[in-house]
Amino acid sequence: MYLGIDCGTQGTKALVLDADSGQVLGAGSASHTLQSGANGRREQQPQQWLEAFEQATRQALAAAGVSGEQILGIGVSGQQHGLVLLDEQGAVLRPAKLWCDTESTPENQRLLDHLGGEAGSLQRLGVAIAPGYTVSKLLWTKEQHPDVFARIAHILLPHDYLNYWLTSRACSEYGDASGTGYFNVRTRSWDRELLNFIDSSGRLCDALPELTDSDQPVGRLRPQIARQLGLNPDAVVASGGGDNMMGAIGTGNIRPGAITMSLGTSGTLYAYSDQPTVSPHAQVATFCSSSGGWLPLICTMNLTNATGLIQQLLELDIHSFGDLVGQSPIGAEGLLLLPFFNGERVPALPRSRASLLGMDSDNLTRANLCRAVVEGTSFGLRYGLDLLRASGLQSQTICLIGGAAKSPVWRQVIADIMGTPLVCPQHTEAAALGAAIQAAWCLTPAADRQAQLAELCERCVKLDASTQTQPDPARTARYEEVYQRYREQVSLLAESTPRL
Ligand SMILES: Nc1ncnc2c1ncn2[C@@H]1O[C@H](COP(=O)(O)OP(=O)(O)O)[C@@H](O)[C@H]1O
Ligand SMILES: O=C(CO)[C@@H](O)[C@H](O)COP(=O)(O)O
Repeated sequence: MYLGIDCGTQGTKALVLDADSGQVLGAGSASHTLQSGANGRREQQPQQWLEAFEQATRQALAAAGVSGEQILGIGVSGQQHGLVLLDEQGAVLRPAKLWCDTESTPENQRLLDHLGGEAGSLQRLGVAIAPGYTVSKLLWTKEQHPDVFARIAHILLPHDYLNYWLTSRACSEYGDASGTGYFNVRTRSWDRELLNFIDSSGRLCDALPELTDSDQPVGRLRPQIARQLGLNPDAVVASGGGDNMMGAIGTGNIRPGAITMSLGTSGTLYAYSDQPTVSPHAQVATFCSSSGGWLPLICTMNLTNATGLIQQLLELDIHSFGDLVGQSPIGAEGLLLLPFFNGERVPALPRSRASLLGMDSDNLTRANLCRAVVEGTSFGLRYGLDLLRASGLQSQTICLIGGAAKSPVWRQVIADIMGTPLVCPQHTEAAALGAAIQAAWCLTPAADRQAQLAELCERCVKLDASTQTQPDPARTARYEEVYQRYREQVSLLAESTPRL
């Protein structure tokens, strides 16, 4: 039995996998809260992730009817890019700034200028550093919290921190490290010079975690944590990884030809590549995968966080929200919602805010508002799909995961806007599943590592035929007109937003 954990933005998900039969035996979850500021601040207390980890794990074990003693391995997936700072004693120094934080956008721009703009960054790191990446948060901390900066002993990503809590070992694997902005995705090594540019004393380099391969264990559970969580003290903790890298494993996206799309707090879209072929489009992030290759990826910052805002405003539960979306026609009778509530990474509008266009005295209805936010957020993913395809990554179908993949109405909107058939896996919490699969992989005896992972994915990743959704050509054509309107508005916003 293997335990897979995914520490996402809105919550932690846990599941118990029987890797012999490929069955998920039980699952659990616990929510997180977000600390937000109008200046773009998005932070979370790492302590809350630990509490959610424990709660979700206990639920998953109880639902599976499995004793914690039976768990042989644990894999941890986590939201990418977040900055967790620890002191010498391993205590958290301040709340973690998250992937969706745009407060440090000016610092990102300064670092990008230092690298020679997007082209310079692509050439040097293989990725163009973008708002939300970890590196700008370090510069921000240095300038806004010099007292905290002076005490930094460990710089970790969210899933690295959870692994540290579980094992006492500070290390990082290539997939999640790719999103830091101080990691070279071609050579799979830290860019120490960039950290020394932020602080020339070398302290930041000393605080870097050790790099490890994705199929390697981090260590065994600390006895105290094993007791606290009711888990087998001999259980091995796998390297884990970023939630998108674990989602790739959890959808079997470990060889070229597949595209996974995630409808979580963020919207993401990614495809495995066996070469570090860096896209000329700066918004395509050629991160390393956690399965030995690379994972060119697009991320939009506004997805279910944006739909959640409208849902809350109209005081709807998730199902009534979906019903209302279904009652409004394509194009929401002229309402267009640009969902950039906290700026956006793709399209690159980090300083924008959301807007609602085309209101008249007839079309401002609850149903149209619900559809407009679903369409607006989905257009961001269409924008990303076009970029991914322009980078040579093709696929005839999309594997859809994440919380909102459970919604039939959203599935149809996505299939129609993308003009592509889609299907969900049986476990749409694919990042947690991928983490459990990775834990099983890490414990298989050394042999052909890629073949072993492929075998595990074949056994554990199953598609749910009932979710298969075909695009309708007439609807796709109608969406195309609305999408072009979205594109025009995005261009206007890009022109009108002042450079930092
Ligand atoms: N049945 C459902 N229909 C539509 N949306 C759903 C459903 N269940 C969950 N969601 C959406 O999924 C979101 C959480 O997605 P999730 O992938 O767990 O996010 P994260 O990993 O970023 O925390 C919820 O906020 C909700 O908007
Ligand atoms: O920033 C990115 C990817 O670059 C996000 O995809 C985060 O990894 C957060 O993921 P979710 O909480 O939406 O799963």
